[in-house]
Amino acid sequence: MQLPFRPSDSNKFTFGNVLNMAGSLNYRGAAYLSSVSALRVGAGYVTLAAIPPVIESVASQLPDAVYLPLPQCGSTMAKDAVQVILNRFKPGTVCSLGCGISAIEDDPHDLPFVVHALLDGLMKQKASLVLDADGLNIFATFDDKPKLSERCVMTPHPKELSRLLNVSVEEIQKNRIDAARDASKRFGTVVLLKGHRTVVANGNEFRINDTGCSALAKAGSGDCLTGIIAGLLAQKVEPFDAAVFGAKIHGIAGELAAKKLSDYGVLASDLPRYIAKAMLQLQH
Ligand SMILES: NC(=O)C1=CN([C@@H]2O[C@H](COP(=O)(O)OP(=O)(O)OC[C@H]3O[C@@H](n4cnc5c(N)ncnc54)[C@H](OP(=O)(O)O)[C@@H]3O)[C@@H](O)[C@H]2O)[C@@H](O)CC1
Ligand SMILES: Nc1ncnc2c1ncn2[C@@H]1O[C@H](COP(=O)(O)OP(=O)(O)O)[C@@H](O)[C@H]1O
Repeated sequence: MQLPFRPSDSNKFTFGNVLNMAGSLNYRGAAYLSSVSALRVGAGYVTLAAIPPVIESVASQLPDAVYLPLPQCGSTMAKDAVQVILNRFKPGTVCSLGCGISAIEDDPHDLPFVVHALLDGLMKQKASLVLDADGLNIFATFDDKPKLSERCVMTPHPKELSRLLNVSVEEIQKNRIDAARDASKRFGTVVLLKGHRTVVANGNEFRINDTGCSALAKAGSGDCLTGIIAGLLAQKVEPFDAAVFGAKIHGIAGELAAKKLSDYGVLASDLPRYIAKAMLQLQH
């Protein structure tokens, strides 16, 4: 697989625009990790759409992103966030939705409304989208699921896929390829089933990733993967290839980080630097 081409006669918009909808009061790191990873894999412009306390935290660590403050309800986005986001969306913008958007238990929140309306609105505009974490968990609860497209990549871990398919984690793990394939057919998207030997499937084909190590088994590492895939989509890599290549880059970053810091000591927040090193390795 080829790295996205970087012409000399380029500017930041040559390498795409990511609109990352992420974070909540309790999960601010997820917003940081997904945004910085999209930049490190080569996206030209990343906007984090999040509630103000998340932006305050992330902006102090990441001056490289652009910020879109969203109306807040309890610990996460309010209904009015939908219009703010859809107003910002332009054709060609790549979206990612779900990293750390969770509401705190018993917190009054509008999140199911927000997720449904965003998916409807973004699909109408033919957006490319990575759907992860609570984006997936909330999508799983809808009786009237918004229709997704082949430009979407869903990135469940086994438990998230069990919620989507309504089968046990054990059943999924027994036959990971069929589970990923079933989900991709059912939802009409690319599906990336996380874990050791990540599986990527679309309706017709599948790939098994052979990079990565136990250093990646640390909270927040999946948020980095979401950012990587969004960043590749922004650079015009096709969705299936972005998922396959994204898993490979994520795995190489984990391996390179483990060589320096050990399988034990790698943090998810170490990965973005090693994503850059993985790109360097793949470039040669
Ligand atoms: N720094 C931050 O801001 C971070 C923010 N994050 C954000 O937090 C949000 C919630 O994420 P989370 O990690 O709290 O819950 P989640 O992964 O759904 O686990 C819930 C239960 O699912 C299961 N389960 C999980 N993995 C499994 C597997 N591979 N295979 C099988 N089962 C598995 C396991 O259930 P058990 O097996 O214990 O019954 C577990 O207890 C999400 O939006 C995310 O983006 C995180 O990325 C962390 C860093
Ligand atoms: N033992 C492992 N070997 C290879 N990759 C792993 C391993 N454990 C976890 N990963 C990868 O790390 C990421 C974890 O994502 P996820 O489960 O969503 O965690 P989080 O929500 O905390 O970010 C996935 O990409 C998964 O494939």
